[in-house]
Amino acid sequence: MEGKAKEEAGKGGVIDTWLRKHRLIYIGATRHPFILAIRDGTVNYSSFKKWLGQDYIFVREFVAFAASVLIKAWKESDDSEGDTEVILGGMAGLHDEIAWFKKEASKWGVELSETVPQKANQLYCRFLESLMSPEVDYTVAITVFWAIEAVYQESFAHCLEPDTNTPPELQEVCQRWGNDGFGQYCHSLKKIANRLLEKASDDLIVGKAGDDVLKKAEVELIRVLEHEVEFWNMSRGTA
Ligand SMILES: Cc1ncc(CO)c(N)n1
Repeated sequence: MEGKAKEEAGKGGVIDTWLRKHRLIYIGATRHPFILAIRDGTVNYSSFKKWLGQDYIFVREFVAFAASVLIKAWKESDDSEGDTEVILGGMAGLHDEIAWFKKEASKWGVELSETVPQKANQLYCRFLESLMSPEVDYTVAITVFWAIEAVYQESFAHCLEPDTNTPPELQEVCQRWGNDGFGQYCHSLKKIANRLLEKASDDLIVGKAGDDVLKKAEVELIRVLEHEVEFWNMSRGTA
């Protein structure tokens, strides 16, 4: 590693550099009023139920996206780094998550079979679908994958910090994404993304095709954050 990539790795990697650069939108996605309302106990339960039904639809789409990332990892990396295991572990988590959504929906009286995706959800799912294409680079896809998981991890972990008023009946929801194991999984995804982004940055220095990949990864990362904000807005009923 050398030049720009080395510099960035020294500061914590390409991703942290981008998060500093796009800090406001990152805060917007991870400290959204919907999350802050859970955290201070003022959440409106009809918003919560709306989020639950919509997120179930999103997660089903996300499973397909995860499968596409797994295929890219298998094709594009020699897997000496164990990328496919990390992604497969994430998919096992999604399998549990779907069962959990069904259980939670029946607990809250949300009828999943009658839930229709709202506009923000449709747009987010369409965005994911566009990234499932084999033309999309593994580096771009894994950066997006990390970002989607990391927003939930950061958001819900915030509700579990000491001195918060998260209602007891929502603690389990927050645990789902806010627990340490999920945090470590996100860290593993971030390491993979940083490794590939730094490689793309090195390729740039030696005049290969890294530039597009780096630019596209940054653009799509910002799009994820925007979609996440819209998703929370939709749940709160402000979109
Ligand atoms: C909208 C949304 N973003 C991220 C996640 C994390 O998996 C999720 N379940 N839903």
